[in-house]
Amino acid sequence: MSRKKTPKSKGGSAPATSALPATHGSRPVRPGTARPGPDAPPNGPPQPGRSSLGGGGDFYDVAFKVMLVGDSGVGKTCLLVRFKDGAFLAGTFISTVGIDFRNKVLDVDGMKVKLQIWDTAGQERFRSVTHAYYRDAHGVLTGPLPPALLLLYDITNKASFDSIQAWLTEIQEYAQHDVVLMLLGNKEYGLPFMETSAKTGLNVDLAFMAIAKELKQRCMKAPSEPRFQLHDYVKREGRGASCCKP
Ligand SMILES: Nc1nc2c(ncn2[C@@H]2O[C@H](COP(=O)(O)OP(=O)(O)OP(=O)(O)O)[C@@H](O)[C@H]2O)c(=O)[nH]1
Ligand SMILES: [Mg+2]
Repeated sequence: MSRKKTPKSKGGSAPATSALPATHGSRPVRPGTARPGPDAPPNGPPQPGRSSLGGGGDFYDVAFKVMLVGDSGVGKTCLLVRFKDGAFLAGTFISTVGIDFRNKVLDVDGMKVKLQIWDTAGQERFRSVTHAYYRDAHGVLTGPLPPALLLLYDITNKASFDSIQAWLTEIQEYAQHDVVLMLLGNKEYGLPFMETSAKTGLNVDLAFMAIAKELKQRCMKAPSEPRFQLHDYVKREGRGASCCKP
């Protein structure tokens, strides 16, 4: 996906739609599309066990929809590009307009699972577009299940974290009650990072062990000894941990 400002679906050959809200405001916007076009899953539930030919030549057994939601700027588009293309969209922030999608086929326990991932616009003025997709109001997201939701916030932006409650209220109102939902904290401070739970014990021992190792090595390391790599250790040992270098 390029960061060009020309209207172009990243999901394939879907046309830009005139149903999208007009673009206003000073921030550059990344045009999206409200229709899946020929790359969309076939109408009706897919038939598991039978290979299908999706758009772009991807064979799959079953197709599901996923929606990325969250405040503007939390990194929804970047996360999708990272997942789809393995690249990071650095540079100027180009806000998504309306909604857009990309497909990716995964091998899940020997079955080809196609995810059609819808990248929504976080800006408030596009919220009504997003609402329609929670329950597939346009009938374009056919398949066996309603879209699963990935709700993102930016761990470096408190406001985006504070918005989670409002997003959950909205999801409760517009999505199915049993929707598959996951919360993702995106971005990084360039520090070793892990989530801990005093309740379950998640990563508690690891956090103190990692710090102890780092302190010990700073204090006692012989010049010939290799340096303890705190980032690598946390990444390797942690559950839900990461080492994110800027
Ligand atoms: N450092 C860092 N920057 C990120 C990360 N993810 C996204 N960004 C930056 O954050 C800005 C916003 O990213 P986008 O993915 O366009 O945000 P978005 O959630 O799609 O925003 P909207 O389309 O307006 O809803 C861009 O400048 C990205 O380069 C990340 O994991 N780390
Ligand atoms: Mg975006």
